[in-house]
Amino acid sequence: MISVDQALEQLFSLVSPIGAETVPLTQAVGRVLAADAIASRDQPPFAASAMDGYAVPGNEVAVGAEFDVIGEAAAGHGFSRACGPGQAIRIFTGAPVPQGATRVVIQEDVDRSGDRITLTDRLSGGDNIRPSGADFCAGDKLSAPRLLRPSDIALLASMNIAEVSVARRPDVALISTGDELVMPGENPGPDQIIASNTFGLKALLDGIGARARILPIAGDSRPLLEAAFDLAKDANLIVTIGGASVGDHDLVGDVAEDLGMQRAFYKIAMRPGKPLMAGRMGDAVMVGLPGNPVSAMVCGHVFLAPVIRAMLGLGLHPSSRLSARLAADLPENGPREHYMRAFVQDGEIRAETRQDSSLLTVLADANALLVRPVGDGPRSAGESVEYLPI
Ligand SMILES: Nc1nc2c(c(=O)[nH]1)N[C@H]1C(S)=C(S)[C@@H](COP(=O)(O)OP(=O)(O)OC[C@H]3O[C@@H](n4cnc5c(N)ncnc54)[C@H](O)[C@@H]3O)O[C@H]1N2
Ligand code: MOO
Repeated sequence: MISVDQALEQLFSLVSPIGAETVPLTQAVGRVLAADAIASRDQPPFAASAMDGYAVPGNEVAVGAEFDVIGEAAAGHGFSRACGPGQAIRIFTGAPVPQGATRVVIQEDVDRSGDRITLTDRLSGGDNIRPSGADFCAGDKLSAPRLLRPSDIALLASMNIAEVSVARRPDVALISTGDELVMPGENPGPDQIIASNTFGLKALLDGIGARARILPIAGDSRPLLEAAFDLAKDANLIVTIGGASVGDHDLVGDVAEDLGMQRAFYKIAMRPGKPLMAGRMGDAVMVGLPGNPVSAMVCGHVFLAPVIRAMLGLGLHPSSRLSARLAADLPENGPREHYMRAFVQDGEIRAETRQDSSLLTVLADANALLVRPVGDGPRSAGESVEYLPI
């Protein structure tokens, strides 16, 4: 059995780039920028007023100073002439500051009578002018790769960029295997249960930028599995669920290999998730997940999410971990890296009492996978441990 780290490294070595596409800005949030976005203009493109008030020559500002108001500058409508000595321009936030004016006195600091203003003794400081290019200049860039957040979208729009090049969304084919499974909403027979793993994994992978397809359930027979693999053949990542263990009906590995899958590994020192397999199938990465629902989801967080991020060009990194203090003692760990379902709150983490890998209610209650390294000794309450937020 190989370690979790070795398995992840081997998975990364199977990943190839999946290319880019151009999308309108309105569809770019959550996507990964694939090429640098470069500003073609300065923002603001002119020195702009930061306040509503009066633009004046700054060297004349003093308590009691008087100015003649000779015109107005509003956002979108500048004042075309210059501001001379003893003159003021009525100005509003966002308007270009006229030539000759070097300070905006806010209107609260001014007494106005007709077209004449007097600066009061409330005079506040600052020139209230945003210099041209204060936010960004032509040639400044947002560098790829970058997962685009709402604030990035606002910045790109401000840069006058209407469409961006983003990494294609990895096409993921999700195949549930097993005669016992029916789809949610169907009527299960007496020996049947509902396929849940494909739904949880689709939610997980779509949420980080993939486009996951739930294929029809493949029963436990070669022809049905072959048909499912055929539907999956254009995918970037093919994920099977179940049929990975040693039982007589666990056919996934054999069928995949007969169809050309070059196996990279099978079985890892991990709990849950031991019977994980992976390899290359044509141009796709193939991952065979164990069927137990919690095992499938844990493997989704630990392996599939980093593979998707790698395909998106976000680098080859394990899912990030945080630390918290143990709320209660834990016994020593065995020979497999254990991802315990746990709940973290206010910097303290508590492992759930029941850790069976079939219990989705426990997983739903958890917000963390507490990571126990291989052979980790007993741990006491208060010690720091690592976890994956989920
Ligand atoms: N003799 C041994 N038996 C088992 C071993 C072992 O080492 N020796 N490993 C156990 C471990 S650990 C796991 S995990 C499971 C993995 O088995 P499979 O990957 O072959 O999965 P299945 O047997 O097909 O299913 C296991 C369990 O999960 C349910 N299942 C499967 N697919 C789905 C789905 N899409 N949605 C919801 N539930 C699903 C299935 O009905 C089973 O109850 O093997 C142990 N056995
Ligand atoms: O590895 Mo199994 O995934 O322990 O439940």
